[in-house]
Amino acid sequence: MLRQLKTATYASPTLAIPVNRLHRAHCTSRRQAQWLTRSSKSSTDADVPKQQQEQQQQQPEQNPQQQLQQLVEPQLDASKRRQLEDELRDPKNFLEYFLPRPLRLAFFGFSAASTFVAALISAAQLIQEPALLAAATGGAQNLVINVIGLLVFGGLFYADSAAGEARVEQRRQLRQAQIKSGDREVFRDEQGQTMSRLKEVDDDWIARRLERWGKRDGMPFLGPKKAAIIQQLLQQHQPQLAVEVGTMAGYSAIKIAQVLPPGGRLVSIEKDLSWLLVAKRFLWQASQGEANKQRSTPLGSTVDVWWGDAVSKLPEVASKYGRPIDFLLLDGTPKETLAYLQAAEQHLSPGAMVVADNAGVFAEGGMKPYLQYVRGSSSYSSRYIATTLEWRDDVEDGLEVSTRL
Ligand SMILES: C[S@@+](CC[C@H](N)C(=O)[O-])C[C@H]1O[C@@H](n2cnc3c(N)ncnc32)[C@H](O)[C@@H]1O
Repeated sequence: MLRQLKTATYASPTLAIPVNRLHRAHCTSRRQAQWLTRSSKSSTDADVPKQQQEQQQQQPEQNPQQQLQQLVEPQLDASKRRQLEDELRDPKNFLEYFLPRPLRLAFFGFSAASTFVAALISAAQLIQEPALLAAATGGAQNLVINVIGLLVFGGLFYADSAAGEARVEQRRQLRQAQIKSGDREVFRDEQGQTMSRLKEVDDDWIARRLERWGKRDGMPFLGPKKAAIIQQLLQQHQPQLAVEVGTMAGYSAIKIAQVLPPGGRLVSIEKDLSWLLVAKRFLWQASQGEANKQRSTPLGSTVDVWWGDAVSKLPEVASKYGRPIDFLLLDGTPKETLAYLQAAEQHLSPGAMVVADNAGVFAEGGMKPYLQYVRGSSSYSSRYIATTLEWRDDVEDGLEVSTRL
């Protein structure tokens, strides 16, 4: 299975993506899961430049968004962030576990101080008795050994304390990057000190995480712009049974599930087992947190992920749920889009909304038969919502939104 993940490629609208990046993404996520267990950890004003702290104290009426804008520095690039994530982990090697930094510094400092004193004593002896200079042992030899000891222990003390400070600074930068990305929140404690803490993992957290992954590796997730359009459509349409073709990592499933009406369900169909497993994991994570406990049904429980080819699975959905499909998102293989619609067509409710992704970039390619069909059919009223390709503001794309008449 791992080999399959490493060698498979996914043909995205813009490029072929080696799915071995998926494996890397797993690792990042595991690391982040470690953070979760530390999510109650708060950080202090040290994260916040002093000048900014003063500004905040002078303007207590600022809203959290304004505060946050003031706190963040330019966003770290992905590799720097990954490096910093690594820095957050436990001590790096056996020595660091065995002898923590404060003990090491005490040892190096004490050794440097004692060799310094010993070097002074040796030098004083030589001044008092210059004849010792010629002696084979003691005298000059003691002085040389103590000076070398001083240099070695002094050097170790300096290097270790500098490494400690660098690590503290890296953690501070990481916290600022987390504030900027929205994973960390800024608050004032009871004493009025500005603090920050990691937010709980919930659906928004996982969606942001998938967006970062998508942006970094050009993954063909819907992306925030199209997801916002679809959420708006769903809020107007209020479907009880929604279906999507193409789960991938579960990004669009999370976005859809977030706005389903009470009692609404989403069936997400994915033919690739590797992606199905990835999506199930993210959907589980997206169901955590306080916000999910407040829901009548946790987000993950409103989504059923089905494994199989959508063309054969779509006709089964309506009978399985005992009702027609109210909303259908087609985001699988572009050239199969018409086949998906035709497989579901008999099971759409009157007024059902069908949304097809990539109706812009593939308008003259794989999506052409689909677009001709919905635009030319008297069974549909169809319109095109223009936007841009996920992660690319310079590439035009759009959603074809068709209503079953
Ligand atoms: C563009 S991605 C979906 C992205 C996802 N909707 C999102 O926004 O996060 C396309 C996915 O559709 C799946 N897929 C392609 N053809 C399919 C089919 N015939 N049946 C089910 N899934 C299919 C692919 O394996 C891939 O994971």
